[in-house]
Amino acid sequence: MLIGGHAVRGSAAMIHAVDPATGERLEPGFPGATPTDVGQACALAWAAFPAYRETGLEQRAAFLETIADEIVALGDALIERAMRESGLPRPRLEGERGRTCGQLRLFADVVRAGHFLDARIDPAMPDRQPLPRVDLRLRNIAIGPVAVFGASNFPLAFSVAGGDTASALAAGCPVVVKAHNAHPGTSAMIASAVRAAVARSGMPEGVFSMLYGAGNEIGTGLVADAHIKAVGFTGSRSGGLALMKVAAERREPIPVYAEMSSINPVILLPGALAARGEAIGQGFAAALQLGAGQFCTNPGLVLAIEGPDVAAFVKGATEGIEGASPQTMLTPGIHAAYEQGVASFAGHDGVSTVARGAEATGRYQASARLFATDGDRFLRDHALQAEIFGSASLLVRVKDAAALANVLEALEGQLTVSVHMEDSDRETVAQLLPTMEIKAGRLLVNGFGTGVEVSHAMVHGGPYPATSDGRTTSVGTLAIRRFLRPVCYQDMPQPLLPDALRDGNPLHLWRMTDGALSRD
Ligand SMILES: NC(=O)C1=CN([C@@H]2O[C@H](COP(=O)(O)OP(=O)(O)OC[C@H]3O[C@@H](n4cnc5c(N)ncnc54)[C@H](OP(=O)(O)O)[C@@H]3O)[C@@H](O)[C@H]2O)C=CC1
Ligand SMILES: O=C(O)CCC(=O)C(=O)O
Repeated sequence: MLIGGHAVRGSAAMIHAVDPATGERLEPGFPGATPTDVGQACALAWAAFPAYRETGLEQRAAFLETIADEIVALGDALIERAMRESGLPRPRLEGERGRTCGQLRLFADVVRAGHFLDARIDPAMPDRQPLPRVDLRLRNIAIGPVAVFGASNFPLAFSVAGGDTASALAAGCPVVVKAHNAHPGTSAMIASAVRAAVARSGMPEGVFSMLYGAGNEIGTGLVADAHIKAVGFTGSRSGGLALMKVAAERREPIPVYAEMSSINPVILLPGALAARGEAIGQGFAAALQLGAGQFCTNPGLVLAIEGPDVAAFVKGATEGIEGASPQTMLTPGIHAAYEQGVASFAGHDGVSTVARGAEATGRYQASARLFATDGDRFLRDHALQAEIFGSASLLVRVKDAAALANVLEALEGQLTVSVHMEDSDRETVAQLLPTMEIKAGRLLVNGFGTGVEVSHAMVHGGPYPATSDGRTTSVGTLAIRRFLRPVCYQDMPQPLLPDALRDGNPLHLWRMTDGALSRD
């Protein structure tokens, strides 16, 4: 583990990764943290907070870039270990390393630009009638130390130095990570890279810690610790809800940004089905099986208006599913949950199995499934909205556009909604669009939600249960907002103001002065 600048051997139960391709228990084991370790890491984070949140923009940006450099310097050993711990193939993990470093560097640019400070100045108007106006200046400050839960399905990009950590550090928040038990060795390597970057950049040691813990005690203790001021989480709905409860019951409740479950509806409209139904089916099958379906953006629900061309979609999807090999899932637990989910759909009255991938041969391998039902049945049974984490999807045939709108209306919150359309479908899309906006954080045309771009306009969020707070995103530069809070300075003398708000604009920021943006 890493507690501040110190590599520490835990003294609680040992955690071993399992190679899901072979079932082999991987050495070394990583002993878990005790509640005392949690307290120490959080206290160090709190001690680092005053200095870290006021680091210069250039210094903080360089720190984020140094973390990326140190991760690259880990070399191939990182990829080898992550492959063994996750069962994910090399190209996927090399891509994920690129994304992890890319998002650290993107947040460095965000820090340098300084827009996240949202500096605003309403100058005093002493002669205003009937009352004078005071001088008001606003900037965002960091919220405080953040607890980050590494996700199992992205051992690099959503884990120890993933998007939550990058955005929290960019905001000026120290981070304490609860490593995911599925990839403790990968986590140790990344933590060592962050530790080296902390030392090289001269940051306070408590700016970053990482703890192991099996069972719920360490995660719960971390969220309950009074020094922690926000939480970033990607995982199951039950895990996210449990942590939200802990956070809400604290003496000082704190925000939990949990990304939990989404089935990402894909709407197939008649014009698109007539023009290219089979190709859409093929594209769908590829998206469904990407990464063994272990993406929260996986297309778990397909809504199609009944008609002769739905068969073309089914043909393309079936070929794509039946022609694919089974894939190894991330952990024995995730594999078991998938098998249980598909068994429950397969045995469900009124649900048929349309396509099934080749039989699995490996212990933790899974084969894809496409199930089908009708709109009335789907509306009657809420259980059919449950996420099956993996390559399983449910095709819901509805009789017309009105029935389609009813099904959409009945859905829970989502990360994405995709619509496949031609010009002839435009009227239907216009009618569905307001509901799509209410239901999801990202609306796609003629695409699938997998493969999230890390950029300025990305929203990887959505109403509950997609996330615990649909006002924000966990991917893209807007993610920094989760860890900021505005402070207004009224009639504060110039020497006491932060540089971001001083007259003369010493940081050369874009600032809003009396409602107008300028760098004056
Ligand atoms: N929508 C999505 O993006 C994802 C969904 N999932 C879903 O989650 C299932 C399990 O996968 P997994 O990744 O392990 O996700 P979990 O939600 O089970 O675990 C994620 C992290 O949260 C911790 N945690 C979970 N529950 C609690 C709790 N009650 N109190 C304190 N800490 C808790 C875990 O620690 P510990 O293990 O030590 O308890 C782990 O570190 C999958 O089968 C899938 O259904 C998974 C990944 C992504
Ligand atoms: O597809 C992506 O890039 C992100 C998906 C994600 O956030 C997840 O699966 O947890």
